[in-house]
Amino acid sequence: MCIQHLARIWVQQGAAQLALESWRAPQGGPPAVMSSGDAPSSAPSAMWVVKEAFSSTIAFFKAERNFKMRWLHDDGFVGYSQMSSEKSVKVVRHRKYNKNRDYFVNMHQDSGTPKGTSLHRFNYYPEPTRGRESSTGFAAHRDLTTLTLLFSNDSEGFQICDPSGQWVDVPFVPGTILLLAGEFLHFYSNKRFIPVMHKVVVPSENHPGYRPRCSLIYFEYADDDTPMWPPGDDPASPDSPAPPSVKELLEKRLFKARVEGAKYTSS
Ligand SMILES: O=C(O)CCC(=O)C(=O)O
Ligand SMILES: [Fe+2]
Repeated sequence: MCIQHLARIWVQQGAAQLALESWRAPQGGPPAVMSSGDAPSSAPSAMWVVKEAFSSTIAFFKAERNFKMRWLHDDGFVGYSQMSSEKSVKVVRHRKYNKNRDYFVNMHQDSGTPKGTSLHRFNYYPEPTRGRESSTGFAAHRDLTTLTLLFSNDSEGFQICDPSGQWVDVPFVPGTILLLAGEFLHFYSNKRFIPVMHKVVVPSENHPGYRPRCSLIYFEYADDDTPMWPPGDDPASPDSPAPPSVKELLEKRLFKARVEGAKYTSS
């Protein structure tokens, strides 16, 4: 069975809505890709506004206990709530560890702390494509994460590759967050969850209703030293040496993206 896991969370009220409002504020365009973590400048800048939005989002996940979830492909994955505070990645049932629920949670101890790699990113795709139908805004990839939470404004362009290999648009639905399964989840769920291949297409300026895309993304990674897959489960070869750690593989991907001059940073 090949199901790519993409879910949508319906946000009720709270800071996440605030974040959605805040990120409409920047004018003139922050860099196309940025990460949080810099010190704020003396005057509030567009970047600072965006970072405020990130904080609001994190606060939301720490505080909110009642957001609704509905899975587009429902096979019983309970999901994720209060993610940084209680590190509650519930459910993942690896065949070797299914008797110990804490096993998976324990691999996310650094999440939400300065030591952790989990990060927010604000992506902004300001320029419409001129003279062509559309162009690539973010190249096709899968996230290395456990889970990725994707907020966006009311814009088109986010696409996932369905199991038959067709790219399909994921429509914007107000007040929702998309939840994507990442590669780490794939390996540690005994390959039950298929990481979603996704990309962003920037439509042409003539596209009806064109609006520049802004997305606010939370990438939840397992702790840096965690093996990317359970030792002995190497996807390429069962005989290969120890799996890379989450950090090693992430750095390798980032390096590759830079070397290739790709328009994206691998997540
Ligand atoms: O900006 C988006 O909507 C998606 C970007 C993305 O897939 C990523 O940053 O990993
Ligand atoms: Fe991504």
